[in-house]
Formats: sequence, C-alpha cells, structure tokens
Amino acid sequence: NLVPMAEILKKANKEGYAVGGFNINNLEFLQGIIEAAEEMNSPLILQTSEGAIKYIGIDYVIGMVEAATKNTTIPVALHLDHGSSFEVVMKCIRHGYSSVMIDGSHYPFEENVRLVKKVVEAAHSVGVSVEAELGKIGGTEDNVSVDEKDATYTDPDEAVEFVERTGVDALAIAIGTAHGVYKGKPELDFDRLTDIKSKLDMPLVLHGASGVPTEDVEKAVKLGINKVNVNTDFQQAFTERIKEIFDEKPDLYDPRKYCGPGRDAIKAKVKEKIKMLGSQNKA
Ligand SMILES: O=C(COP(=O)(O)O)N(O)CCCCOP(=O)(O)O
Ligand code: NA
Ligand SMILES: [Zn+2]
Repeated sequence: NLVPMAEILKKANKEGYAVGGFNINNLEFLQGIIEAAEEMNSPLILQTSEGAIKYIGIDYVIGMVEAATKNTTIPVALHLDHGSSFEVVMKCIRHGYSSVMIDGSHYPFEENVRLVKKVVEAAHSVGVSVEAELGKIGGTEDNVSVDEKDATYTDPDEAVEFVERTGVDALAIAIGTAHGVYKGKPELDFDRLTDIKSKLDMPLVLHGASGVPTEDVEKAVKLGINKVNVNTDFQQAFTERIKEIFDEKPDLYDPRKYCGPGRDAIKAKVKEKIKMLGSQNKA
C-alpha cells in the first residue's frame, strides 16, 4: 500500500504546502520517520539514495518499508533518490518502488531530456512517478558568483521546455541549496523560484534542505516548493544523541541502549520538519 509520489505532490501543490522527502539509512531512520509522520497525520515520501540501497540491501528496504506501512493510514511513497541510470531505476521499479528520481542534471540538456524521457515512458507505463533535476545542486556549499549562478542555477525557460519534452511529475531545481553541511549561509534565489513557478505550475523539489534556515524553507514553500529533501539534519540528530549517550555511559555495548535514543532524536527532528513544511494533518 504505497502510493505514487505524483498523487501526494499534486495535492500539496494545489493546497500550497510541502511534503518531506526523508532519506532512510537504516532501521532506526525508517522507524523514527514513519512514527513522526503518523503522529503528525502527514503524508510522507520515504527515499533511499543508491548508497543507502547498497548499505541496506534492496530486499531489506522493501521488506522494512512493507512492515512500516502495513497498517498505516497516511499516504506513503517509496522513492529512489538521485537515480543515476535507467538500469538502477528499473531495478527499483521491479522491486516495488512507487517513485523514482533520474538525475541527469550533470549531463548536457539534450542528454538529460533523452534519459528522463525514457525513464518517464517506462515508469508511467506501470504507474510509477518520476522526479528529475535541471540545474546543479551544489555538493558542498561555497559562495556561487553571479555568472556561475546562471551557469548552474535552473533556467526558467529551459525548465518549461524540459518538462514539456519529458513529462516528469516533479522537477528538482537549483536555486542556491547544496547537499550536506553548509560552509557559509545559503542564499536562496527566491526571484528565480517565483519565476519558475509562474511558468510551471507543477510540483517543484528543493534538495539540500539541511542547514537552510527554517524561515527560508518556509518562504520557498510559500513560493511553490512542494517536496523538500532532508538527510543530513537527521544523520546529525542521530549521531549527536548517540555521542551524548556515550559521554554519559562510555561502557555501554547494547546497541538498543544508544540506537533507541538515536531513533527518538530523529523522530523529534522529523516532527520539526513536518511543522516547517505545513504537511501536518494533510494526510
Ligand atoms: O537533497 C538531499 C538532502 O540534502 P541534505 O542532506 O542537505 O538535507 N538528498 O537528495 C539526500 C541525498 C542523500 C545522499 O546520500 P548518500 O550519502 O547515501 O549518497
Ligand atoms: Na544541506
Ligand atoms: Zn538531493
């Protein structure tokens, strides 16, 4: 009982809120995230990077997510984050993912269009949603100069052509965010977001949300972002809690004694993010 991401995001776009694309890295991330979303009555997009699939094992991902969603009343999608090839996308679809990202943002425009079009045809033929990316989301934050912005940030007119030619359900745009921990304060290009949304009234995705001030994420949601990806903030919440536990009790060796509190820390952080995105009671 997974749902296609497109359904979740269509409602979010219509009603002006965003839904978390929360990455799972192990059992505790999955449990913390799904419990928080259920208690907040929020729709949820669970996502795994290719690295997480390698670490967990795709059969375990599917098995754990099936267990997590067996009795749930909230709409949940299982999404491949940053899919790097048609082959990986098809593997996830075959295993039961309800949504996939094919990330061709580092290819030339025409190559990105060709690859994404191929994925959309295959995925849509079996009811699976597709996210793609145009523009370059930074890997590590460093101050982007103006001309670099035009070289790396999403061009609104290109975005219109891209969506028309590919038929994607959601578009990840580059407006100043970066994956991971920021060095400086990220400056989001809200004018560019406004311009893109005015030309493309469709679900838009913000990557790299960890480390972006809450008020900036809230503003981006108001301006038309409908999916917000978060990973690092949850990884840091988990890790910091475990460090605290070991500071207090260095001789602990039962993993439940430190992974359990780590799970609780993730859950608390997820609730904060759901409040920030406005998806509480939108299930
Ligand atoms: O946009 C985001 C989240 O960005 P954030 O971590 O800044 O919140 N994402 O798409 C998550 C990226 C996860 C990468 O995971 P691996 O290390 O397993 O490859
Ligand atoms: Na980030
Ligand atoms: Zn990302």
